[in-house]
Amino acid sequence: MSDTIRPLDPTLAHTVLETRNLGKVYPNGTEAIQGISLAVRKDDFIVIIGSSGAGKSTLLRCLNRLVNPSCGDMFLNGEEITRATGRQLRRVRQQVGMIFQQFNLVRRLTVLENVLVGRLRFCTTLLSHTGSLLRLFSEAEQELAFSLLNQVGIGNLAYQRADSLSGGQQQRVAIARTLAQNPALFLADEPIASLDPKSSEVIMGLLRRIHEEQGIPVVVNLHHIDFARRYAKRIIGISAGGVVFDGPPEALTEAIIRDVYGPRSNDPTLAACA
Ligand SMILES: Nc1ncnc2c1ncn2[C@@H]1O[C@H](COP(=O)(O)OP(=O)(O)OP(=O)(O)O)[C@@H](O)[C@H]1O
Repeated sequence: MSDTIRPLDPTLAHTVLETRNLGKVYPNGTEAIQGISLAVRKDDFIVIIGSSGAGKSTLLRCLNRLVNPSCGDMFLNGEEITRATGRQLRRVRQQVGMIFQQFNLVRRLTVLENVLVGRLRFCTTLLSHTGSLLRLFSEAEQELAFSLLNQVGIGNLAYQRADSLSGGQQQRVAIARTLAQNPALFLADEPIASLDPKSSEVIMGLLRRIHEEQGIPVVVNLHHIDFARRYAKRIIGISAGGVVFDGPPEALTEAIIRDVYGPRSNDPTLAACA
């Protein structure tokens, strides 16, 4: 970090995560994001929109360091994490929880065990363990996992195998598993892209409720402008790897949508799914 770059004071600005001039160039030369400077505050529920290939996933994956940025700086609660490795990197991934389009559950485990994995998800010996996982966790941890499942409305499915659940139910398990990490920031990469409209409403409503009730900032990548408008407190529009809009849903005009999506903004599917 250069002498001139200082993180915002997180206690004053309520900034949980900050990026300065973040950029990512993949080994094949693709410049996926460039010059992204943004602050995610404690009271943010952000939806990132942009056309396919705009750089949304790359940005989100940089935020929990699943992808290593090529340039720029990142701070989590005031601590520089741009080049974190080892223990510091594991701490970043514990503090910045993430759910995905494909849920990423351990299919052969029960719902309850999947949530408990959230407590130990970076422990490789656990993932090769063959007996009942429940023995590895204290009663208090199992109670916590149950209460998280009740919170997301599927306590009754605790002992079912994860792969016997519907997509919407699996995404709820993924949310409970992420909450079990006790994250400071919750990321969701296209969490409703594989779901029907009704399940999509449930998942977006759940993320928003978790944000409101637990005070966890949330950043969601979405394709659907309609969902972005209805659930976001703040929308960030990405085009060709850069931020072209950052503001409240009310400020997202049709002209700005054209800026974000370019010629594809006339594609009716972009605003569909109501
Ligand atoms: N691992 C990779 N190696 C090389 N190029 C990549 C890699 N991942 C993404 N890209 C490229 O980086 C650019 C941004 O991709 P990214 O997946 O971040 O966009 P996106 O907005 O999330 O797209 P989508 O909505 O289709 O998921 C694209 O040109 C993509 O082809």
